[in-house]
Amino acid sequence: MSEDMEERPVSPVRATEDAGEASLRPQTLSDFIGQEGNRQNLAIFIEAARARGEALDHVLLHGPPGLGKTTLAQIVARELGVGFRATSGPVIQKSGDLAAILTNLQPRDVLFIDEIHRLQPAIEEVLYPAMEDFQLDLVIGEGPAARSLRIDLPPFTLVGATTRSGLLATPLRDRFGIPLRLVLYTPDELRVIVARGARLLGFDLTEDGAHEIARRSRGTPRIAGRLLRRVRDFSAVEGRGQVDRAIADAALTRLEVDHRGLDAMDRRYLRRIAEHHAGGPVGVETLAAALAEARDTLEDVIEPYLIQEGLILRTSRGRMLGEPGWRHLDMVPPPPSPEQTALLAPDLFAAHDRNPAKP
Ligand SMILES: Nc1ncnc2c1ncn2[C@@H]1O[C@H](COP(=O)(O)OP(=O)(O)OP(=O)(O)O)[C@@H](O)[C@H]1O
Ligand SMILES: [Mg+2]
Repeated sequence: MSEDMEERPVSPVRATEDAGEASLRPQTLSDFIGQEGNRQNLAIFIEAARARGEALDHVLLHGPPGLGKTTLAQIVARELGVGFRATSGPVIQKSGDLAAILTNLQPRDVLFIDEIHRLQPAIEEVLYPAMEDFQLDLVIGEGPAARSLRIDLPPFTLVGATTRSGLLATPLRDRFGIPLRLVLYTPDELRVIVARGARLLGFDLTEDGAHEIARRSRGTPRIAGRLLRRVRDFSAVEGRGQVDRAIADAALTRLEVDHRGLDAMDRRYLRRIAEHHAGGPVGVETLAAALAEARDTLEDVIEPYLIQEGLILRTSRGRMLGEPGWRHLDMVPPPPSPEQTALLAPDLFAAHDRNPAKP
């Protein structure tokens, strides 16, 4: 990912300036705002596991960066009243590394593996029997002298997190009894999160000030927390006491975050489709090359919010600019081509949604 991507105030990816976000992290399920269905399901499963005195079933958290995967993993351990051990896919280099972690767990502990889609295949193999039967199969020595050794593990809960569940091997994905998909937050949920953050940071933010920050946070609590801190700094420098909508707006405008939470990069992306492809469709690879960004960055970081807001549409033939996208650019769309008309026909869309495998 390029450096300026990380410096965007509206990037959902964790940046150095987010060091302070841990202090805003909700500690319990009841403090955790949003993701209502997931939260209710988790509460029930946790309660049941506690009552039986058993380890909770393995949990897979997937969704875009900054939506609370790590936060939820920690909350699960806390609510279960068990230990929390964290590692990540790329960190585990050898099967021995994983064996050392697994054999050190206490019964019912939570083992959190972040970026689980980046585990090496050989390590995944070790994980399968560990998840399924709480057993570790180790091969000791090499060649004809090699022996295999089976070790019993304490029952534990694996919580895996990934931004890309599509990249997980099916056998791995199937071993999670509780798969939870995190979705972008609504402006109302973010407003509550922002207001709570302001209280924790001890600064006076009006209701409409919180609303202004919320609707410019791209559905992402991490961005909301970051914008909140920037607004606080701005108001401190300006010597303002209470922060209202006007002050929040001035601070965010200075950061070049527009009224919808889009920044220069997003607008460049939208304008590219408008000006070079007459609104699309255009393949994501083509866009990535033109904008000098990795395809993954477009798909994980830029597009989720633009798609949710209808600014762009993901069709079988590539990205298209949606009507709100044209409006956001203050541009009038050209008359649609036959291809565009066909792609936008509602019945085709419905068929495509029901059976995404078919073009
Ligand atoms: N539901 C929520 N309520 C309040 N704050 C939240 C919520 N979810 C996340 N946050 C805040 O957003 C920050 C980022 O969340 P978190 O680190 O859990 O995201 P993540 O999904 O693990 O991101 P990544 O994919 O980058 O690892 C947290 O430190 C916390 O301050
Ligand atoms: Mg995380």
